[in-house]
Amino acid sequence: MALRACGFVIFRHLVQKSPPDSIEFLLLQTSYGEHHWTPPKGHVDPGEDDFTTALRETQEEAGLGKDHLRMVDGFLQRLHYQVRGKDKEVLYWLAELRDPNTQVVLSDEHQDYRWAKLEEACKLAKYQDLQDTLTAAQRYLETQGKQ
Ligand SMILES: Nc1nc2c(ncn2[C@@H]2O[C@H](COP(=O)(O)OP(=O)(O)OP(=O)(O)OP(=O)(O)OC[C@H]3O[C@@H](n4cnc5c(=O)[nH]c(N)nc54)[C@H](O)[C@@H]3O)[C@@H](O)[C@H]2O)c(=O)[nH]1
Repeated sequence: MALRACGFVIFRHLVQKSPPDSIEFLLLQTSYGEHHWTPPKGHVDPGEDDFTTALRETQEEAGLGKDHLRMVDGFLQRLHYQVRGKDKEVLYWLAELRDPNTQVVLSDEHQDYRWAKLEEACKLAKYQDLQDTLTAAQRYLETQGKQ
């Protein structure tokens, strides 16, 4: 069976700046393996629904719970890649950190985090599919802001 993980692309709005510079994305760096950077996400437990997984993993990995976040409707990205020869699907919803000053609290799974504007976020997230996801999130937010 394919591996499956779910999480959130989390962003914060810096009020003193105007778009696109006002948007920063949260990326976490693993403390294991290649020390790669991704948004908070993790494996779906047996019997768990995807959205619950995304919330649970975000709480566990970044210390951010439902009350810290404002969900952005209509955005869901599906990534497909291979991990050690097995297909993996990753679902990312989009959410804003309500209070941009809220502290991120890491678990043992991560050694660092960064709030990064799109260009830096794409450099950290070296995978093309994750870069595309972050770019899509930025465009989605900019389009929403114009309505
Ligand atoms: N010691 C050790 N332990 C590990 C390792 N590995 C796992 N653990 C354990 O697993 C637990 C984590 O459990 P959860 O948090 O529930 O799951 P996930 O969040 O799903 O976390 P993963 O790290 O399993 O999965 P990915 O992030 O998907 O990375 C897997 C590979 O895929 C590539 N890759 C990553 N992102 C992208 C992308 O966006 N696009 C593309 N194209 N490729 C991408 C990249 O090459 C990467 O190496 C940890 O506590 C460890 O115990 C490891 O290497 N050494």
